[in-house]
Amino acid sequence: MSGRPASEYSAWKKLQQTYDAQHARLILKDLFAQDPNRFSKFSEEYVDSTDKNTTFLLDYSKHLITQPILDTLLSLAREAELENYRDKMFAGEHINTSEDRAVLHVALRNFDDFKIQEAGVDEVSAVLAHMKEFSEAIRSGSWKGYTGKTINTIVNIGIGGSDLGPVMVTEGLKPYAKRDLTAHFVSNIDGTHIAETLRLCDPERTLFIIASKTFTTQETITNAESARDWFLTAAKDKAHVAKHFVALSTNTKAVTEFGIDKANMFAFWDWVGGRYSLWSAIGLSIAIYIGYDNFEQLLKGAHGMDKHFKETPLEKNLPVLMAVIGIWYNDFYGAQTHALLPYDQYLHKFADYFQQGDMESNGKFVTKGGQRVDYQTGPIIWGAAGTNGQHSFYQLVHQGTKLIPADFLAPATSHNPIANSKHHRILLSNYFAQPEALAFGKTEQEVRKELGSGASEALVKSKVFEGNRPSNSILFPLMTPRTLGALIALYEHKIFTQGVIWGINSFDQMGVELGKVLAKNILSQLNDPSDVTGHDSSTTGLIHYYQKHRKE
Ligand SMILES: O=P(O)(O)OC[C@H]1O[C@@H](O)[C@H](O)[C@@H](O)[C@@H]1O
Repeated sequence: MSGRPASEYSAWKKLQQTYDAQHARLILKDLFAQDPNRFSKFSEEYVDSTDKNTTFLLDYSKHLITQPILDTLLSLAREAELENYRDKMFAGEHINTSEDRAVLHVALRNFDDFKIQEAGVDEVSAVLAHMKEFSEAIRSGSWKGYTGKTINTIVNIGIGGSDLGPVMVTEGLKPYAKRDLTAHFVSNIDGTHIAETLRLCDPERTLFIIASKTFTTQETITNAESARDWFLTAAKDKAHVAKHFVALSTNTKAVTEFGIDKANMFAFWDWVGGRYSLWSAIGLSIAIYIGYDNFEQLLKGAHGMDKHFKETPLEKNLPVLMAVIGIWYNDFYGAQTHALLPYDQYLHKFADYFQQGDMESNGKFVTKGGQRVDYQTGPIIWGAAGTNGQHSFYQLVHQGTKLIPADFLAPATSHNPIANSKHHRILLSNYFAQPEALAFGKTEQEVRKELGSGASEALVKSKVFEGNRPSNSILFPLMTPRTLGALIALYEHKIFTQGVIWGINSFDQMGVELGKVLAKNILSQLNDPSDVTGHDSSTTGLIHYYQKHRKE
């Protein structure tokens, strides 16, 4: 994050030379055959320093690396002053330079451990106490709606970071949920999203949580207004809004103007980036759904990983290892994407969550110093929960023409051990098999032997798996709030590390602005064809076609 282009570092140049000279010889089958200790050398068990039950294994042995390559990748991190920038982040320095802000999501889960100086940090525990009190009131039923009934449905209205984190974590930790409470999430401006959700709600028993850092986001405010109109159709009296609407925001003025009582606002601070905000008041839906104590465990799990990232030498620092290995593929092998493949149905939103986390953070083509980079930055993040992907896109991962590094994640124990864990054993057999198949493939010789003589050449070739496709495997005992917290923080710090090396600002999101501005202008031109001015012929043609065919 020094803003220096990564390609200027001597380690970068050395990596390029190493890639050119060695990549044809970096064959996983050979690397494993040459070193029986490869797994123990290239795997690491994480154990939370204050809770030994929060643990997972990271196996990074199925990567196209050798110890010297890994050493050079770590030298690259050192040359980019990773440790210095990491310490600056934890110290509250304004490393988000374009917005002149600190980056302190780590302060939200700190519990007075690290000393962090920044306005607002001393207010974190009071907001957590407010969240605890409020979530307990909803869960216990002491908070009543306008007709005296308890709340049985919460609707979080937010988008981007004010939606994806709460969605992913409430899904991820569903086994800990209060099952007589339903949580819905409305994000899209498409009226269908709010309309279909409201069909499932009873105005007397629904709490709307309006989640927006800025409280100006068009989608969220429009959805919130429609929810309020729907509520008032039943409740009639505006005074009842106070019992059914709360806000999570940094913008007190806009919240009170909307009609939400200041007492029902949960604050956070400009040093919490949207995509890093689930740890803040934005996590209120999580705290209500799984209970405050579990929410606190989630924060503690993340704090444990913060400590690991801050204090562990780079050689054993898991987010750093994942980051530098990612750079090896992204910048030297030319891999364009990175797949997140959790073998845990509860984590079915994990990839969606990190699409924003990673792509909004590191999808930047200029350095902090304003130079156009001459290398690739953030990868395209995608994925789905296993084994569904195996029956759809894995064909391309195994035999396509692209290199797709992937992370496989799984719990050793399922929350649903039905049929004596038969399902889970089958699931895990796939979790173990896929990285093995990707890495070691199936040779032509093996295929020939299997098919016997007489098989056509074309058939033989089509059944070959070249292998040598890299992956991480992450295995944890059970998906607990604390483990999920640690895993999310693991990826957050991986993203941070890569951003530092690429010299970009991982904490702004200028790239989302242009479309918003153009949409605002177009919105004012949608009524009449003669209003449509100032566009290219394609955009004009599309709007005219819409105007001809709409029925409103
Ligand atoms: O929480 P807010 O202010 O409504 O913002 C929601 C989202 O808005 C988007 O425009 C930003 O790109 C995201 O980073 C952000 O999370």
